Amino acid sequence: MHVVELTEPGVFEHRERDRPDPAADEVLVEVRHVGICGSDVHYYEHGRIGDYVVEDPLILGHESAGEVVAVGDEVTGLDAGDEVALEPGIPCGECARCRSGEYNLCPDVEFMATPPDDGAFAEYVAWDADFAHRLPESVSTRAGALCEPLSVALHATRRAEIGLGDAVLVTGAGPIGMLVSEAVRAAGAGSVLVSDVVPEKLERAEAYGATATVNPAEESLSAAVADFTDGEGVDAVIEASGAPPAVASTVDVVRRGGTVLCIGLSAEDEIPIETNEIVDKELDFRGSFRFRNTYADAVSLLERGAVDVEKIIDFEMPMADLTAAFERAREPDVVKGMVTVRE
Ligand SMILES: NC(=O)c1ccc[n+]([C@@H]2O[C@H](COP(=O)([O-])OP(=O)(O)OC[C@H]3O[C@@H](n4cnc5c(N)ncnc54)[C@H](O)[C@@H]3O)[C@@H](O)[C@H]2O)c1
Ligand SMILES: C[C@@H](O)[C@H](N)C(=O)O
Repeated sequence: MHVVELTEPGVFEHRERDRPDPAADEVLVEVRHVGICGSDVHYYEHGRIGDYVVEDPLILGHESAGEVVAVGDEVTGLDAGDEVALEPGIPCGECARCRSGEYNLCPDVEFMATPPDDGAFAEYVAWDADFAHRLPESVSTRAGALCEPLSVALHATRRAEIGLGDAVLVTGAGPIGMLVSEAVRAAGAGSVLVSDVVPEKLERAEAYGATATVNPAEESLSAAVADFTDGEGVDAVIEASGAPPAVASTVDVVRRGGTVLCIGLSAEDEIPIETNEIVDKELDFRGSFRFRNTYADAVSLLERGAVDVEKIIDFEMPMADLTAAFERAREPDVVKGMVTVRE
């Protein structure tokens, strides 16, 4: 089968590998669509993310969906011809976190496109059937691939305990922030203020249903939030930029008794935060890592039209042009690039 390997920073090589045979509990999936994530671009540019270093040729891509073409002997509930979204992390199933149900926190998870585990820029992937989620006819494999970033957004929305009518600030209008805005509205948020420092992203956020937007490089975030909430502060801030000034400002702009939920990962190891504000305002200050038990709900939201993920896609290119696709994905106003492995 045809695959694309990252062999060194900035270099993709198109190669042939043996088509995998599905194990008894696996399905063999002919890949259709793979979204390009910021972490894929980071590996492409730098060959590493923190301690995860690309030492051997690595297949990138972890936002994927395709068609089942074969099933292992023990697989029930999926058949050849079914279209599926692939949940990219396979946890060990044995550790304390897995047994508690918090399988996204499994220290031994094998996550697609995270060295040394290959991803989905390949004609075929053999994948644990429990992590292959069937797509109904009305949900395309293009949208199915985006169940992955949507899952990040759904998990964060749950962790933030967004309630009916809540006023929410989402910092960062990249794909994650855009999908968080969708997810919190689906959860019943009353109003969503989105911040970003790139004007084109704010225009997209507005078109995408943000109640209001603010560019903190041009105006005061605190003043904008005060305006937005009659001086009260937002019920929740969902931080989806990883930008130190945005992270630091979260505790200022949330209301007393509110929630700060951090998704963004920063290039900085340390970001100064006024911790007295966390105490004095009695804040819930939380992180959100990947996702658990979100795919079925992501698929259901897509099927019901409660969220729309395809509108964040800026361009679609074939896997044959993967280098060009990644170069385009690096442009600052691009939100999401989609790669077609097979139509
Ligand atoms: N916790 C998780 O499981 C998880 C999963 C996926 C992504 N992430 C992280 O979440 C963040 C968002 O992911 P993404 O793919 O949307 O990234 P992205 O880089 O595409 O988007 C980040 C956005 O933040 C904006 N930004 C920069 N400075 C800002 C500021 N001061 N205020 C407001 N916005 C600002 C950027 O212009 C950009 O539009 C990244 O840090 C990523 O590493 C975390
Ligand atoms: C969750 C996923 O999208 C993220 N890029 C990660 O590797 O953790």
